[in-house]
Amino acid sequence: MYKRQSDTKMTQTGSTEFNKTTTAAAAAATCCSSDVLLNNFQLKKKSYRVLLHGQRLVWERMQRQSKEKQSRQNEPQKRPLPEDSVYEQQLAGDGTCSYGPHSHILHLDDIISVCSGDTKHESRQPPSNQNMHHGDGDMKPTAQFLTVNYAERLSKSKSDCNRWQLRRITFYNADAYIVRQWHLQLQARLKSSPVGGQRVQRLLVFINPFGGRKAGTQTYERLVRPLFQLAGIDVTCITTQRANQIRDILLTHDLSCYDAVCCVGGDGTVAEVINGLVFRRMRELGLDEQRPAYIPRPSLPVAVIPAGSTDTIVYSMHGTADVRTAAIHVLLGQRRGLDVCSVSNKRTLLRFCASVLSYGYLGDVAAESEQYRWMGTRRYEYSGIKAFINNRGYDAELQLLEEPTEPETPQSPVSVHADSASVCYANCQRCSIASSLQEQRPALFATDIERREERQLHPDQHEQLHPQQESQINLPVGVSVMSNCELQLNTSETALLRPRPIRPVNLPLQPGGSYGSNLNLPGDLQWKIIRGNFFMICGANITCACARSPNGISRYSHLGDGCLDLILVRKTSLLNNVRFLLNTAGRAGDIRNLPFVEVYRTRKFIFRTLTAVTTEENLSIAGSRSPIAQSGNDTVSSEFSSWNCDGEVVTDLDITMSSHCQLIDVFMRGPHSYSKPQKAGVSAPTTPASSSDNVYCCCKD
Ligand SMILES: Nc1ncnc2c1ncn2[C@@H]1O[C@H](COP(=O)(O)OP(=O)(O)OP(=O)(O)O)[C@@H](O)[C@H]1O
Repeated sequence: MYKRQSDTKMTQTGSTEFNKTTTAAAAAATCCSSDVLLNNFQLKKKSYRVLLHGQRLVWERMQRQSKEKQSRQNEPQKRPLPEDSVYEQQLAGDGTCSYGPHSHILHLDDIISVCSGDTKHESRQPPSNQNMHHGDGDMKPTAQFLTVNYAERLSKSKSDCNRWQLRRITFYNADAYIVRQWHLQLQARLKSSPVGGQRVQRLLVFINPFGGRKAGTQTYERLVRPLFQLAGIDVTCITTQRANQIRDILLTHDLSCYDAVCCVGGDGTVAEVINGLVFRRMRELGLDEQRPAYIPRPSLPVAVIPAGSTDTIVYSMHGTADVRTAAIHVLLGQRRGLDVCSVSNKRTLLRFCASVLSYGYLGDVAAESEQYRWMGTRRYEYSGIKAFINNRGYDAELQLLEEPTEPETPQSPVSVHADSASVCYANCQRCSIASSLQEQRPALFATDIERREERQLHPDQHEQLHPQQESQINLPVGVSVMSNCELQLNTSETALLRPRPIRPVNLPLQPGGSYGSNLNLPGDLQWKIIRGNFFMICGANITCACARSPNGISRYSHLGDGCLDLILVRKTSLLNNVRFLLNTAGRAGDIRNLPFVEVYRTRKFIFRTLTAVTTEENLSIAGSRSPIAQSGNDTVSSEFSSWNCDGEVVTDLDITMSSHCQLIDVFMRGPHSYSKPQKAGVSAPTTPASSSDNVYCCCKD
């Protein structure tokens, strides 16, 4: 029990404390019904007034009376706020709260942990090392120091605005009861906040000691483990002994005691985790792994710590491959759904792809570079040059259903649609709409169209559907959702869920080498058939950005909108190939401006080699039947390339790639766009793009 509450002000929103500036009703509407805690603390031997208000921790320097007068005379605009109203909220016209002009504001979503101690040093120890006697029960508290560990995003420049760093601030108060009260309040609010409830407590970590510069273990021990300790996460760590071991463990072991699975490695390691979790879920549900009726969502979220050669998945998620940033996002606990693509041949599902599936140039690089792994990251440069010079173009046919783009309307702002050119940032509106629809729609909804297509293609192989499923499938998508869930979909939403027509079984093929043909179908949707000779073909699930290509090969791909970008690079001249590579490497270039590059947004595409088109029997030259294909290039003929799937080699030549909207939850907020730091004297939150400052759409050009 608390013996004293001296100097502490616990008020209800709308009480006299705040009625000076706001009406009770307005305050309740704006600030929820949360308690307010207000005390004086010392920070680096200076007096500060500290306020815990809803989901915000605010502190501001207290100024002495004499200085106050002085500054009032000299700089009237820097007038200190009067006693007791320093942090009084001022209700802005738009309903948001603002604080004093020199306040430091920290959102609880950005707090990693709170610790108290008898000394400053003790209060900075991870929770497990702390002596608990000063915080619990009825014992007399002794701790006078309170340390708040939090994350802050650095916004240095356009190219460096996504790194996060760990910061801490230690408050001192001579009254240990006040310190205890603050400690308990902060912990309670952290736990009760929506993001706080998602924070990881028990984590299964896989370390790939083989990827990248073979520094996975050191990276984890030096940079990641101390952060996990600070957040009090209980970690079980497994260092892999061989390729595909992660997948095997995830498929067979009991995972009920973990909140999340974390991998320390490159894209191949992330892909192993995703494949392991999705195939595990399919087994749990008794689905046919070769031809599943639908693709289920795994229950465990995935954390990714980069320790590979390119780390495009992590870079696309956070806008940087900084290890600490990735670890901090795990601690903060905020999750977003990440699209995952299934890759199958005509007979079976092969594997899942999280970043890019690429044929031609990048496929050759993947196949070639495996032999030179001893070179480290240099192997990509060496194999890249070799594959570039040897590339004579590959004949192929692609079939796809292009996602429609809409004209701008009041209901569908340009940022959602007309916009094959919107960038996916934190709080992305396009992905949010896809996410909310994903949550509301029936489980079978995600795959009904695919099943319909499959049944057209293979009527004999397809099993009978339940009548209820049939009715869902036969209805147009928007109508089905409205009638089942009583949703009112606006134009933006219906466009994301637009029904797609069935792929015709016997497509009338155009003479070889044509640049593309459309099959007329009802409505504004058309199956497109494209044939040609290609330098490279890419199905990009995400931007595929990395340190060498900061915008990625597919700059406008979204992390969770259920679509993929099909990039076709025609074989032209060597010079044009160089132009293409330079465009992908720089920040300024846009490959879509190149006349020999075509980009299509779709949910699915089908690839065949032209040889396979003429010889249907020869559809799979070297099929990979196992869920995760073995590395190694079995394709002997230079007429064909291989597929590069998340850095691993797949050798099948009849490939279908389908996107599954937000199939996996990952710890991320998404990259941020650069905004110039505000001028001195203007109050700005320490973490401007905190999850809860969800006040703007980041879908910008
Ligand atoms: N102990 C191990 N020994 C050998 N191979 C391993 C081991 N653990 C994992 N692997 C395999 O190593 C391969 C490469 O790993 P990873 O993709 O993480 O690194 P990378 O290729 O250097 O990085 P990136 O894919 O980002 O370029 C993966 O296919 C993975 O299955």
